[in-house]
Amino acid sequence: MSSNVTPFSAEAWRRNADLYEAIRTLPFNTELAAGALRQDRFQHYIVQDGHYLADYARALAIAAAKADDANGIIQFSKAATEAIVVERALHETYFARFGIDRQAFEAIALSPACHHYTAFLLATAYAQPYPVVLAALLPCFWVYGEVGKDILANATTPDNPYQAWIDTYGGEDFQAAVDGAIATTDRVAAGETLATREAMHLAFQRAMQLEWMFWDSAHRLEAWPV
Ligand SMILES: Cc1ncc(C[n+]2csc(CCO)c2C)c(N)n1
Repeated sequence: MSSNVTPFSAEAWRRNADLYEAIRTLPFNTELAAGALRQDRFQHYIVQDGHYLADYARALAIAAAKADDANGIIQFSKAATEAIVVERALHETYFARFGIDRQAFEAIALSPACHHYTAFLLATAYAQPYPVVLAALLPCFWVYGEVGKDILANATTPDNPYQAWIDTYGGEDFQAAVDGAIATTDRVAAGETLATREAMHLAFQRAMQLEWMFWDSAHRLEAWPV
């Protein structure tokens, strides 16, 4: 069934090539690569990312529960664990550096963009079928894999204060998780109807737009207007 159909991921990336380019060239990412990103902007990002990772882990656990085979259960429950491990590592490195303890972190509200992204992911995970859940989760892996590789290639500044972040997402371990998420999404999509594949494309695009908004919001130090 899958042999005569373009893989979902190839089609999704093609449809969103301009959006990816807009993400890759965001001031947040170019400044991060140059080691020139203002600390308050990175701090805003990393605190929001701590909140994001906790909810993303929940969405992954729901994907694990909805998986159509045992490999999927293992793949997404492992990824849920990994998201929490990364969240805790952030606390030990960057939060410690910025003097933010767990209580202070918990007291900082989700920004509008972070709230929008996590609410979208959780609503999709709870309410939508497995293929659409996978499509909503995929940009988180894939965009970070691509941006991570791009930043690693351009991060030539010695003593970049954000090197630990760059190494996490630019590394080969992370790329293996990206490849696995793409492979499962493509396998599942190949057995679906055109209508479901279009629902997957909508979810994929929305998540990708929210990735752009997440970085942009950190650069603007976004807060609630009221
Ligand atoms: C806004 C935002 N989007 C994506 C990631 C990357 N990411 C977070 S959890 C996970 C999978 C398991 O570790 C991946 C790839 C991030 N950190 N923050």
